[in-house]
Amino acid sequence: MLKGKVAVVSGAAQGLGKSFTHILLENGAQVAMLDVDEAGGQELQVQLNQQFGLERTQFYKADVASELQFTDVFQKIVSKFGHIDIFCNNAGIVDEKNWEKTVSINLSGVVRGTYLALDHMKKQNGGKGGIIINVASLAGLGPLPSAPVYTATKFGVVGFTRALSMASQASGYGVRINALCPSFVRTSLIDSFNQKEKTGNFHNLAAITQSLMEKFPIIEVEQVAKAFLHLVKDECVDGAALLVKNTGAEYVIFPKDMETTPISI
Ligand SMILES: NC(=O)C1=CN([C@@H]2O[C@H](COP(=O)(O)OP(=O)(O)OC[C@H]3O[C@@H](n4cnc5c(N)ncnc54)[C@H](O)[C@@H]3O)[C@@H](O)[C@H]2O)C=CC1
Ligand SMILES: CCCCCC(=O)/C=C/C=C\C/C=C\C/C=C\CCCC(=O)O
Repeated sequence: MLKGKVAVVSGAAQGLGKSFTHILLENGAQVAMLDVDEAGGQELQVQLNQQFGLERTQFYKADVASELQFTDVFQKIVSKFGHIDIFCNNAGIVDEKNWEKTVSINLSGVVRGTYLALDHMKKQNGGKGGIIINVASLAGLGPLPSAPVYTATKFGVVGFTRALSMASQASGYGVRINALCPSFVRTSLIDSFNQKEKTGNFHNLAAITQSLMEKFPIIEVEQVAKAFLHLVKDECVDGAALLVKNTGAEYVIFPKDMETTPISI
């Protein structure tokens, strides 16, 4: 049970973020939902208030790409709930045309959210510790050719999470930091692969994405939410990347020694 725990989920108005919010509420936590989609977020809050009671959920409008908005909302959340135990950096987009925006949201937004949460949670600052979950992707472990910048941001999220987890352990912050790496999930995001305005110069590669979807069949948000909950609850897991596929969830084993091929120079 997560009774008494306070969670923050970015990109919570729909898709995976909505399913994470739901499973956290089902398990007793209070959830601050953050999203740029004000109408969607407000509507979801009304639904969740009816289902779980008032005071369990609060929606906040903020763009994770904006230092000002993210910091402001973070402070409002701490003022309302008193503390934060669980922080999920989930907001993400596919936009290969406006690739700087993709980097700002998918990578800079995750770094920003993680540092805000870490500063609040770490024991050196009087915090109680906690857990940060960064939503990467299977595309953070292997390339998605129709979305190279999206792929780069997700590799970045996995690398950042692993390095910062080691830093947290070495410094005794008391904060666990893990990455969640789903394969294709049935949300509005996967429609991007068929939209020229999202894949830009790589639109001609839609057939490759299609064949990857055959190799990694689309899964439902509820399955990813169960894996998310596992990361929240298992206090032994830190610095992990949890892959979620149609066959189940599995921790990625990163090689200790890189496999290389020597060349003569
Ligand atoms: N759907 C999929 O196949 C997979 C998705 N993911 C990742 O899961 C995360 C969630 O994606 P989905 O739920 O599928 O997408 P979605 O498009 O259904 O939901 C994303 C949510 O993030 C919000 N958002 C977008 N930009 C934002 C910003 N700048 N600030 C705050 N909120 C913002 C949107 O308004 C939306 O509510 C993303 O990081 C995505 O990369 C990872 C692997 C597979
Ligand atoms: C444009 C569609 C957006 C899809 C969102 C998303 O993040 C989905 C990713 C799903 C799969 C990623 C695709 C390919 C990964 C390639 C190889 C993985 C190999 C891993 C391994 O076994 O080494």
